[in-house]
Formats: sequence, C-alpha cells, structure tokens
Amino acid sequence: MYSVRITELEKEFKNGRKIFSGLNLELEESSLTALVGASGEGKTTLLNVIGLLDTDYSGQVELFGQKVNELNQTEMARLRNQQIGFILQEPLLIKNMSVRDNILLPTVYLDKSLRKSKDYYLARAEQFADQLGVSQVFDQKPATLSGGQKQRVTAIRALINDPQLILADEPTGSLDEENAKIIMDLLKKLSREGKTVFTVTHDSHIASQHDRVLQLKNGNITVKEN
Ligand SMILES: Nc1ncnc2c1ncn2[C@@H]1O[C@H](COP(=O)(O)OP(=O)(O)OP(=O)(O)O)[C@@H](O)[C@H]1O
Repeated sequence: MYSVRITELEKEFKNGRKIFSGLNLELEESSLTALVGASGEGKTTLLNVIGLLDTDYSGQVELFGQKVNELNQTEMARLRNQQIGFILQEPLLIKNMSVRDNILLPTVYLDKSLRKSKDYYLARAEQFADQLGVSQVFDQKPATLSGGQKQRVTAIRALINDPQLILADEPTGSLDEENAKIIMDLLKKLSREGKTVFTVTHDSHIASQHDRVLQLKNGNITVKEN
C-alpha cells in the first residue's frame, strides 16, 4: 500500500521558472526514505506538494489512495492535519504559549469525531518527551529553550495527532550530533511502527541511515546507490 504516489509532476512558478520534469515518486507504508539533491533542485517544493501546502502543479498526486485534485479545501485541510506531520528545520513555535500548549495545539483542530480527551494527548506528549529528553521544559516558553530542545519539541508537536506520513525537511540541520541522533532514532522507530517517513537532507551520514536514498536531479528522482 502506498502512502504517496506521484506521477508526471511538473511545476511552473508564476515567474516562469519551471522545476520537475515528469517526476514520479512512490512511498510505501512503513518506509524510511531520504531525499538528497543540490540546492535549488526543488526538494522543499516537493515536500510542499506532498504535504498539500502547494497544489499549483500538473501531474497527479495520490495520498493514501486518494487523488489530491479531487479533494476540496476542507478535505485537504483535514487530511493535512490528521495524516501529515511536518518536522521542519526552523522550529516554528508560538512564542507566548508554553511548550505543553504548543505541542497540544494541532489536537485542537482535529475533527470532533476523532478527537480524544486532553489527558490522552497529554499522556502521549509526555511519553514522547520522555523518549526525547524534554519533559522538564513543558511549562517553559519556547524562547527559553536551546535549538536542540526546540527541534525535539517541534517533532513532538508534528506527531501528536499520530500522522501516517511524516515529512521532515532537514530535521537535523542545525543540531549537534547527539540531538541529530535522537531525532534520527525517532524517525527510524516511527517507520518500524508503520509510518511513512520522508526526509530531505544535505547530510550524507543522515541519508545513509534511511532504508532508501533518492536523489533529485534535473527535475527527476533516481535511486542513489550507497
Ligand atoms: N515562489 C517561487 N517563485 C519562483 N521560483 C521559486 C519559488 N520558490 C522556489 N523557487 C525556485 O524553485 C527552485 C526549487 O526551490 P526549493 O526551495 O524547492 O529547492 P531546494 O532543493 O529545497 O533547495 P535548498 O536545498 O536550497 O533548500 C529554486 O530554484 C527556487 O529558486
């Protein structure tokens, strides 16, 4: 079963710049895939297409067997919030909210029919926090955290709704070795538990820890031999 299936993707920006030349990509359930490629090849744009943040392209994108272009805005927002977790290089945490409230924020937007109790999410957040070593910062504001702590908190927020698909854009980019390992171990564990993990990275050591390494070059994807 594929979580992501892209066929013949092409994109033209408003200024006429074209990227992707009939790009195809398939990501299976329970897979751990890295995407490498030179700066400007379109890695972030591809993540935005998969993450439903960019719908202005030609070609077909299917997520969990559903054709994205057949979804309306509400269905798309629902799919994004419930099934996709974004872990970004720049942790975007809300300044005047505690770490705990930042982590719980995505649960507020869940459909009522799917939402579990606040205690359930809190327990889930605490379990991840234990695993990632950030339990002690729950009452703090993001500004008081180190870069590595912010990154780990952002990862927990991305996972709180138990998304099937995890999109990580340079998730270890600004981290020291120890923090990078913590995030990488988490991504590995999630894929073993059945999640689909897709990581964009410049770091060949990080890429090599994935089950499959893909390369984006000249608008197309090829499998990179290790
Ligand atoms: N809104 C836009 N309008 C025009 N061109 C754009 C726009 N956004 C991105 N681009 C161009 O599209 C190309 C792909 O950008 P993208 O950020 O996806 O690349 P990338 O591979 O993620 O690069 P990096 O590794 O530096 O983050 C780049 O050449 C960029 O300049």
